[in-house]
Amino acid sequence: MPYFPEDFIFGVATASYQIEGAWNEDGKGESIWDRFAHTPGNIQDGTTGDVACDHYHRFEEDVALLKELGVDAYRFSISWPRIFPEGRGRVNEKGLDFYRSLIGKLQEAGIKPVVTLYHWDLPQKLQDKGGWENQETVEAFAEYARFLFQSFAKEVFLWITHNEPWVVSFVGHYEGRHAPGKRDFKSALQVSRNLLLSHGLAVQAFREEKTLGSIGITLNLTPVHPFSDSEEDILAAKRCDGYFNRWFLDPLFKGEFPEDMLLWYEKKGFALPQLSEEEKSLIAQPIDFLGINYYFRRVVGKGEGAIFEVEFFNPPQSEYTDMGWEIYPEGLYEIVKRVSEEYQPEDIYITENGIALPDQPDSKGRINDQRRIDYLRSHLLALHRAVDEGCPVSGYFVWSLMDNFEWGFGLSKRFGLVYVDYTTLQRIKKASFYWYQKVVKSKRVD
Ligand SMILES: N#[N+]C[C@@H]1[C@@H](O)[C@H](O)[C@@H](O)[C@@H]2O[C@H]12
Repeated sequence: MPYFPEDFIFGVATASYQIEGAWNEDGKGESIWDRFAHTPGNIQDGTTGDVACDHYHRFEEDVALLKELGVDAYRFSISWPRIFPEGRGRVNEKGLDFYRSLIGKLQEAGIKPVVTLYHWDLPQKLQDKGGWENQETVEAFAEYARFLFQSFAKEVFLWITHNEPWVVSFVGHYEGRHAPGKRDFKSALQVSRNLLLSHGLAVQAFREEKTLGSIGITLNLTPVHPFSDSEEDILAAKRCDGYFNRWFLDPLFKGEFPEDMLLWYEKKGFALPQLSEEEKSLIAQPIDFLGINYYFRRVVGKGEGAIFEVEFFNPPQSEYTDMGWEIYPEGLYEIVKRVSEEYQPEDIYITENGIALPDQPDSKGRINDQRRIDYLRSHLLALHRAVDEGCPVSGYFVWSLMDNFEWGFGLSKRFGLVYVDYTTLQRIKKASFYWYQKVVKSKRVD
C-alpha cells in the first residue's frame, strides 16, 4: 500500500473568479473575466462568475468544509481588482479585509494558505491600456505582488506568481477562448514574455521584502507523444512539446526561450519576443518550487495548420473526461520525472489534478462519483512512483474543492469534491470528498 511521506502536503485548489462571485461588491473593480463573461457568446452555457459559488459570502462555511476534509493546505487565488480596483494606486480596504478574514480562518483551522497572485482575473482598467501586452501591466503586477507580500508577510505557506501562463498567453491571446479573447499569435508571444518578466519582478520583490514562506510559479504541463514513430510525427511532437511545455520551462530554468521554437516562429514570420541578458537573469532567478498542473497528455502527428503543422489524436482505447480530456495517469509520472531530470527544480508541488464529471445527486441526495475516486487514485499512484524514485515532490492539490465556474464552459463542468447546487448554493459532499479525507489522514492511497 503506497504511503506518502509523513510531511507530504495534501490540499485542494480553487481560484477567485471561479468561486467568489460578488463581482462588483465592496469596491471590487471589473476584471477581464467579468467583461468577457458579460459579453454574449463567450461562455458556452451563457452563465457568468457574477455569483459562482458565492464564496465571498460563504467563505466561513467553505473553510469548515476544508477543516472537515482535513487538508494540510488550501490553494486559492487573490482577485487583483478586489485589491486594486484600477490595477494600481488606490487600495480597496474591504477587498483586503476579505482575504485577511479568509487567511485568518484558515490559520484557525490549522490549514496552510497557498496563494496564487494571478489566476487570470486582470483588472479591466489595465486591459483597457493593452493588458499583458503593455509594459505598464508588468510594473503594476510587481507593485501588486509587493503590496501583498507586505500585507501577508508571515501568513502564507506558498506564493504562486502565475497560474498557467501558457493559457493566459495562448488561450487568451491566440485561441481567443479565454479573456481578453484576442486571436493574435504575435500578441500571445509578447504576453508570454511579459508574464515571465512580471514573475521575475515579483520573485525579486519577495526576496527584498524578506517575506516568509516559499515562492514559485505554476505551469500546465503535458507529455506529448508522437502518433507514430515516423520522423514527421516525432518532429511534430517535439514542436508541440516546445509550444506547450518548453516555452516557459526553458526561460524559467535555463534562462532562454527554446531555440528550436524561436527558429520555427521566425520561419513562420513572427516577430520574436526580445529579452536582454538582464531580463533573462531576472526571469531565471532561483525559485523555491515549481507548481505543475497535470490533467492529460497529448498525442500528435504531422498535420496542416498555419503555425504548427500538427494534428491531434484521441487514442480510441482510452477513457475521456467530461472535458473530452484523455485519462492518462502515467503522464503525471512522466512529466514529474522529465522535469525533475531536465530542469532540476528545488521542489515540486502538483498544484492541480482533477476530473470533470456530469455529477448529479441521486434520489437520496448523494453523489457517488466513483470515477473521480478512480481518477484521483490512479494519478496519486503514478505520483507516488515518481516520489519513490526520488523526484522532489512535496505536495498534491486536487482541482477542485468544489464545483465552480469553468471558464469558457461556464457552470456546466463539475470538478469538485463538493457538489454545488447553483440554484440554492447548497454544498453537498461527494463520495470523493470522503475518499480523499481518508487519503489525507492516512497519507496512504488505497
Ligand atoms: N479546465 N480546467 C480545469 C482547471 C481550471 O478550472 C483551472 O482554473 C486552471 O488552472 C486549469 O485548467 C485547469
